[in-house]
Amino acid sequence: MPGMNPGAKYVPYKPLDLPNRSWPSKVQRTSPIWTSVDLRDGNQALINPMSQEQKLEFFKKLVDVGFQEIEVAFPSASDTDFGFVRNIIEQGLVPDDVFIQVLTPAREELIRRTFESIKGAKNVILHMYNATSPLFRDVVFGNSRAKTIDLAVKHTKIVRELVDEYSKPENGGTNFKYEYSPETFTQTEMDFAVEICEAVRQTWGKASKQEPIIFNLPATVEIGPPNHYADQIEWFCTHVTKREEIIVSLHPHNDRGCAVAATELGLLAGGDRVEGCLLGNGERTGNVDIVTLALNLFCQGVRPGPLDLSDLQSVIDTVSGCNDIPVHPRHPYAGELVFTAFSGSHQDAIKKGFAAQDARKIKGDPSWNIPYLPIDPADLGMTYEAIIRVNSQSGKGGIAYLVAQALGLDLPRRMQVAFYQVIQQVADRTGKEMSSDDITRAFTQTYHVPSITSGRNEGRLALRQFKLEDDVPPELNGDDNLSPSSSQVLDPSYGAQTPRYRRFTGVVLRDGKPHNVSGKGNGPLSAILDALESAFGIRANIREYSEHAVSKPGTFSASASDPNGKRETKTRGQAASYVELVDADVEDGQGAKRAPGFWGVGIDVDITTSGLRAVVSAMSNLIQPSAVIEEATKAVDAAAAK
Ligand SMILES: CC(=O)SCCNC(=O)CCNC(=O)[C@H](O)C(C)(C)COP(=O)(O)OP(=O)(O)OC[C@H]1O[C@@H](n2cnc3c(N)ncnc32)[C@H](O)[C@@H]1OP(=O)(O)O
Ligand SMILES: CC(C)C(=O)C(=O)O
Ligand SMILES: [Mg+2]
Repeated sequence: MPGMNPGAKYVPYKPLDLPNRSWPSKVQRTSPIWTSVDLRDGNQALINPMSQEQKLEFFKKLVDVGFQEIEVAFPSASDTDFGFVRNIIEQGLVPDDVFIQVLTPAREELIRRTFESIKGAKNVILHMYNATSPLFRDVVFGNSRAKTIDLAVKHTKIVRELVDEYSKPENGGTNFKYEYSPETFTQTEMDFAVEICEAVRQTWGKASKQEPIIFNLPATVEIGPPNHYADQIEWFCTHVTKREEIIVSLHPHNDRGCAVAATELGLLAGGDRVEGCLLGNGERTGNVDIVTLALNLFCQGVRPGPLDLSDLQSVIDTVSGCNDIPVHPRHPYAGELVFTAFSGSHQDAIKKGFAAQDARKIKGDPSWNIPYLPIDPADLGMTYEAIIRVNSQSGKGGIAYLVAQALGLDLPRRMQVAFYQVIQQVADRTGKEMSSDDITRAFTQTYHVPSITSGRNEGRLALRQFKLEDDVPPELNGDDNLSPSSSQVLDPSYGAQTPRYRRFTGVVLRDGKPHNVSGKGNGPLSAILDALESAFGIRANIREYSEHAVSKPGTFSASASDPNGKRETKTRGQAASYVELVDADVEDGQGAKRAPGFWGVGIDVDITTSGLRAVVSAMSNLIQPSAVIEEATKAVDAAAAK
């Protein structure tokens, strides 16, 4: 390439002079007629064309999806294609409201064979083509313009006669439409394209508003930008006579990667109908992708006619299975990754978008407006699970979203940051993408939460039994037994001004060994902190505390031992408490520098118990910070090995 002059080799497309083109200011608000050519144009482009069984499976899916026009074969090409057409007719597999379409070249023996294939069908589109561009006239056929018209006219006459014959009740009474394609339309002089279509229409003779003739205008090879195709379509539509007796059909290929755009602009320019393939299979770079076109319309609020893509995965499975061609992970709408956000800022925006959407829904506004997601995956039968995936590019928002989805826990903002750091380190160590399950597992391990799905790491400390009793304030009984640390703690779970004290007694396991502990405080949390300090010599302060009702009942398993004799049922409402502890000695010695915090989570049907569990969970991490990442990584690795 370097040094080469492409201008000396490649001839650019010739722009049309269309000074008052109207398509650029139009907006598509209706659905075109959709025609699947998967079983013909798609099939002829496969390394191994489909077997009859595969064609049948594909045909059934096209019917399920709602196509009312299906080009089923090039019947004169092979026994497989011929036999397939016979089979679906004889087995009664073509619904009454579906037209099967069959393609034939303008060659008499092939036309006759094509008619034989459709005998007895209810509705048929007979589709004939011949190439019209100068290159094909000169090189392939050695025909002048006039001879090219003669070819089309002569064979349209044959089609006409055979249509009349096969329409007779004694011959099956088939209901026909005629479609003519000036193949290589986009490389054809526009005046000639109109001229040959006019000649075909005249020969056909029967076109009317009620029974229009179909002129299919293919970009057999995409040789120009989409605006050029639109200009050609508009030129054709405004120069052909009796436009109302014609269905203008678009048949774009994707050589320049612009087939979808070309079709969309071609529709603005006057197209009524689109021929294409599901997911864009077809000759070379493919036919235009009808899934993309239909869903582009759908998410502009336009129903794509009869097409129903609400089970997109089944469409993907059939198409990729029968064609033996995988769908690219980034294929519009259908790719495995197209609803997935890995990057932190995207995840954060999506999470906020869902929260705003929930708020809108409550007010009765169902509109979809989520950052980075132009369509609701649920409308395509997809779940939200894959939307947020976590790798080294991910941020706290996405991770918190996954925890909320999986466990119904709404982590406090600063805890999101702390857990994000855990996940980042685990992701670095394992070197892989963290699935939603991995994150749930890492979460329950790190914060010692007994989840039904991912089990529990009990932590270095575990609460076994406890009793909380009211105690008389010290100024009334002279009890100065409260330790300075716990009396300094503002117990957030208990009103600071409450004129009483709590006494906590219980059994706490440390590394599996039971210890009887007791302590006092101005609330349950400060009382247990006092007890832990007395028993193990660790002074800790609470920096942050919050709680909420768990929004996913049945997510957490019963605690190892219920201190108050209440066994949790799986579906009872549970409360989640979050505590951030700081080592009081470190905090005292830090001066202005902020001491590191250690988070813990407690879940219980009883809010006080969930707070106590959260303290024990945080304390477990505080007493051995180095174990936190190690254990989370081990849990993720162990699950991967299973
Ligand atoms: C753009 C498209 O997708 S068009 C559809 C293309 N699809 C296919 O070709 C798949 C099925 N085709 C086939 O199985 C075969 O090509 C057949 C059965 C149709 C014909 O096979 P053959 O008779 O062996 O001819 P072959 O395939 O070589 O076709 C070339 C001949 O057909 C002529 N021809 C090609 N297209 C057309 C046409 N639309 N109308 C009339 N004649 C045509 C060529 O000029 C050439 O004629 P020549 O032999 O006198 O030079
Ligand atoms: C047969 C015609 C319509 C065709 O497939 C094309 O030109 O691409
Ligand atoms: Mg084609």
